[in-house]
Amino acid sequence: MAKEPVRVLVTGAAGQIGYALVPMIARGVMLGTDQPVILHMLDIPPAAEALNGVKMELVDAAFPLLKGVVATTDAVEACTGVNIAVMVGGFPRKEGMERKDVMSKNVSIYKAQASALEQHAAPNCKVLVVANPANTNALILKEFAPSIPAKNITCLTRLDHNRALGQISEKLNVQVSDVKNVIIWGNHSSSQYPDVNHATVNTAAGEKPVRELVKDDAWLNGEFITTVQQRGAAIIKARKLSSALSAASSACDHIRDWVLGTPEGTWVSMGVYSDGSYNVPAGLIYSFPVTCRNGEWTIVQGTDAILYPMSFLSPIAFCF
Ligand SMILES: NC(=O)c1ccc[n+]([C@@H]2O[C@H](COP(=O)([O-])OP(=O)(O)OC[C@H]3O[C@@H](n4cnc5c(N)ncnc54)[C@H](O)[C@@H]3O)[C@@H](O)[C@H]2O)c1
Ligand SMILES: O=C(O)C[C@H](O)C(=O)O
Repeated sequence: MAKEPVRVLVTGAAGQIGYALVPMIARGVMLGTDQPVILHMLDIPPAAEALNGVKMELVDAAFPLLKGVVATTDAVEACTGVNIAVMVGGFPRKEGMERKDVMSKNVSIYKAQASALEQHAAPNCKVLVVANPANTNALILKEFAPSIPAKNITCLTRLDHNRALGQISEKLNVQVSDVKNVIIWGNHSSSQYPDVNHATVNTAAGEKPVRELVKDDAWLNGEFITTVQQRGAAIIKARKLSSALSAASSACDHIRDWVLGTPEGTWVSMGVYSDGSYNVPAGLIYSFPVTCRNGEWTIVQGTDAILYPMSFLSPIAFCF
């Protein structure tokens, strides 16, 4: 029997991430190729015409899984009945800015949209905040939507996680799908700590630690870390626009693994509320290694056996 459609909200859907993301969702990249979807797209009135254009293109693409499209500038209409909310709406930083520099503009959006989601989304709606500063916006949403369970509010650090996998795969000249279990600790900002101390590569001789294969601690402790931390800025410098296709693809990865589960023996990085694990103050939205089963994430414990620089775990460092 055909599955019931899942309603997926994308805010900022007329923007560049939205334009990359909605066809991925409509093709089943996010929720599976047997899962029908109804897309809810929200943007602001100045972008209404562009949003309507995106809707027209979705119709023209004749996606078999796409069972309906709501395109609106009304937050209540957009949020009504949604099972998944991908919060992309907001302003990107420009070259030379840090992500915290868009905070004053973007945080107020998350205050305002929290109550629309809280009051109108489906029960147990899963929320992914993408807009920057992502951890802070997610924290604001959590504070202003207290009836949404905190475990349902997350932010995107999967892009950083995927960037780390990509750097290791390039360095070792191996398939990226053979590299796993990197960790992004902290914040989606240049203060994050990309950690390869538990990462492995699947080789003909079995799973081998990344450190053993790379044989270059200076690179792993230096250039690798700064490349991942600064990748967003490097993309902006090159494109004059911030990352979009990789952000959209990583958002699909984040939701897919959360809903459908992580593969056995694999963890991923998600910005989730801290339960005090690893001495991260409880209640903060912080990126940890997690596994997912039955639609719930669980923080992987015991990955702190190898020391990482404590500065990355200081509350000041991961707040912005
Ligand atoms: N967490 C991550 O890994 C990650 C990666 C890439 C980009 N980002 C962030 O995602 C956000 C979007 O990036 P983009 O490149 O798509 O930007 P964009 O400017 O192309 O699109 C943003 C869209 O949001 C809309 N918008 C503004 N205010 C809104 C509101 N109140 N409600 C609904 N929509 C609203 C705009 O009209 C625009 O269409 C930025 O904050 C960017 O920094 C995060
Ligand atoms: O760097 C940015 O401002 C956009 C995004 O957060 C990214 O990491 O690509």
